[in-house]
Amino acid sequence: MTEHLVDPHASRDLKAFIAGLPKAELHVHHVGSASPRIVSELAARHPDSRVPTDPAALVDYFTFTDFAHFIEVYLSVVDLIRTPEDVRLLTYEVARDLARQQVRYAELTITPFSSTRRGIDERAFMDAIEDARKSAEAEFGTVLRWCFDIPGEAGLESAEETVRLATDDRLRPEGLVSFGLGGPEVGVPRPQFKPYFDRAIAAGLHSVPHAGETTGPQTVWDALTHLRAERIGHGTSSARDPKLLAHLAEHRIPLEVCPTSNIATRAVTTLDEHPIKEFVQAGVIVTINSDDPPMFGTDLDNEYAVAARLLGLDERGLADLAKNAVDVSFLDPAGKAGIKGEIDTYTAAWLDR
Ligand SMILES: O=C(O)c1cccc(C(=O)CC[C@H]2O[C@@H](n3cnc4c(=O)[nH]cnc43)[C@H](O)[C@@H]2O)c1
Ligand SMILES: [Zn+2]
Repeated sequence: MTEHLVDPHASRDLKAFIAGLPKAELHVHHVGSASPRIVSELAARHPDSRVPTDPAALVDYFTFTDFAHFIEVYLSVVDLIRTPEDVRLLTYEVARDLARQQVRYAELTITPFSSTRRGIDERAFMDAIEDARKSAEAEFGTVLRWCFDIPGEAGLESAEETVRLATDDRLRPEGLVSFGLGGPEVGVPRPQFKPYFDRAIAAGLHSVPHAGETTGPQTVWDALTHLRAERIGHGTSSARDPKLLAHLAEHRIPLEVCPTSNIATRAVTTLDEHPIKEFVQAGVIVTINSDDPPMFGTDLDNEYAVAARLLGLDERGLADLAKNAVDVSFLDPAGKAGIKGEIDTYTAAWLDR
């Protein structure tokens, strides 16, 4: 985890505005959101793990040389999640951290294959995440929904298991709204997953694969044409293809932008080189997300501060970004109207203070 990448350029006022701004987060991973406290607590339970038990030592442990190294570290944290209680604790604590940032709604990406293949019973896994989701909504007021994603590098076996868990009415959790594809993109072509996305979409789930994070624009095209993506995770390389940018803008297909993630995994070299401004200038809808916040030394508030700097946004611009995420989420219309009303009320009061 690189030192908290707090954007030093954001003004104190804007940071204060962001801290109180009601938000929605659409691209944030379950295990990747485990706080240093949770990770160190779980590592202490499993001395055989190579994950440090000292939160301070995690800073170096969460510093990545490249995307493959990030996945290697990510999986070492996955290995710490060994019981349904671990799953419940993690999920509830992630919701607490989201609520602290005024996140009213989040679509949390979960990789059930990675847990069931490590021996967690599938029914117990579903019960654990649903129990945490209902507790978090009751106690924090934060509404969680699930995205189940295929860890693509694990191949078609993982795709079959993931779509079975997502579409079997005896197992499918009430909070499940979307179906994704994560993990390394290099050597994992998207078209092979078409049959599994077809089954998920037929079951009423929304398609939101990662694409264009560590590979070129063709991966984004493939996600659109073969996987019928409604949103694209990252889509960073889209900036290299003007026709793709125009297509995303024309068909109002949002990019789930995770600026600090792209720096931490070396997908983008520096924040000033991040293509988010090109996306906005091309008319593409962007949402701001933290991806794996503790691993990347960031949080959603910091990602909004980064976006404010890169896009030159004031309070109204930040409020519009927050409303973008609500608009393109899979929350029900009444829920969307409620959060957008909160955003407008908060912003008006802030500007009138
Ligand atoms: O669980 C396994 O057995 C397994 C075997 C082979 C490969 C994998 C994975 O690649 C798991 C990747 C895991 O990473 C999640 N994730 C979190 N952040 C990102 C990101 O920015 N880009 C791509 N993937 C990401 C993803 O949801 C997967 O669960 C697992
Ligand atoms: Zn991601």
